[in-house]
Amino acid sequence: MSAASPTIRVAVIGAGSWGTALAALACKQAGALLWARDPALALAIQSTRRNDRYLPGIALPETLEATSDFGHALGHACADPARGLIVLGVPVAGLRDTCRRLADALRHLPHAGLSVVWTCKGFQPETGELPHEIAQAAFKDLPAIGLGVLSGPSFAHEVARGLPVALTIATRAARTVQAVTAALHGGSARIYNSEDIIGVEVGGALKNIMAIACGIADGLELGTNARAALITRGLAEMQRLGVALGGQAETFSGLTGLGDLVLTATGALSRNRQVGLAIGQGRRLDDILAGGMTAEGVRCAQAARDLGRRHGVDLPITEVVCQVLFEGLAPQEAVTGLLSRVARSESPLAPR
Ligand SMILES: NC(=O)C1=CN([C@@H]2O[C@H](COP(=O)(O)OP(=O)(O)OC[C@H]3O[C@@H](n4cnc5c(N)ncnc54)[C@H](O)[C@@H]3O)[C@@H](O)[C@H]2O)C=CC1
Ligand SMILES: O=C(CO)COP(=O)(O)O
Repeated sequence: MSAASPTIRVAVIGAGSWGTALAALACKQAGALLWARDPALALAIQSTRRNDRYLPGIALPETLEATSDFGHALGHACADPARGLIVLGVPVAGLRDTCRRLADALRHLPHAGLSVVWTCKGFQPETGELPHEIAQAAFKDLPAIGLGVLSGPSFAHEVARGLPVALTIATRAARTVQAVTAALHGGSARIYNSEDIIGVEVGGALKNIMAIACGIADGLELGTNARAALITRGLAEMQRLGVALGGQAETFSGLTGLGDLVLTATGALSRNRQVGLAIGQGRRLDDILAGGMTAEGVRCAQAARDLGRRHGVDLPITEVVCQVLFEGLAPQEAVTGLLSRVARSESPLAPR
């Protein structure tokens, strides 16, 4: 597929760290407009080409445009909707409202052939819904719009600095693969595609919980053997739940499974790992999150545990992460509990 298409028109909704980084990536080969809900932030990005609130110290491309006018951002993508791409850079907590607002506005704009992709990683805490269930419900009467999830191992700070990255777009819509590839593939980014939306989303959600577990182990200074064991058995857990929910086992060996798990469980930039590290070092969860840090693994761990129970899937690491985060289990006791479980087959899909 051709790497660059100067006519792709990208609107990124949400000027947090990931939305801003993706807009910076897109504007190298597409027309990209970044929407911030805070007018002061939009103005600052537009005038300084920096987003010091979310990506301090990083110079953004001169061609990046920002606005706080929602209609203006959508109009940018819908001016030629068959070449339009809307990227949602909001967390799971904001996905339903954002999708509904978007769908309401798009009904009144030309949108045939438009693509909308979300980038959040997690489950909806109260319902256990995956992001695609939320998006599909919001766009159910707009079938001319292609929907997909963009995921993979990608720290926003590295992407915004132009460092190499590989991502996966999972969708059933060929035009959405084309739009995302035309907007992002080439230069520093490689875009792969997949049809396994469920597998991609479950990988993105569960790897955050595993990163918290690895952070806890590293905070307790349990060593690199323990970290390797947690990553490997964490991957088995991700695959078990993913397959039970309808995903494909092989997806978990890819970028959005193993790739993102390794990055997040070991990379110093991971906020989920940082939460785990701080817990392992004896800090309280409320204090760690007091600054408003986005750590999706904390927000969705209980929903993941509930889903596992509902589907009869054994999720021992998720279980102890919930107990440590929300039920006062001491991290050291959690480790003892994990180690004292009965011996079992290593196969990820073996029955309990
Ligand atoms: N930062 C990263 O390296 C990456 C993050 N992600 C995912 O992207 C999503 C967003 O994360 P970040 O950009 O890192 O978070 P962030 O905390 O840097 O920014 C969040 C953005 O969403 C907006 N927002 C928050 N709650 C909202 C709501 N209820 N309604 C509308 N907008 C809302 C905020 O104003 C802000 O612009 C998360 O699900 C995260 O897992 C995915 C890949 C990489
Ligand atoms: O999803 C991410 C990397 O792919 C970002 O991880 P954190 O949310 O833990 O920072």
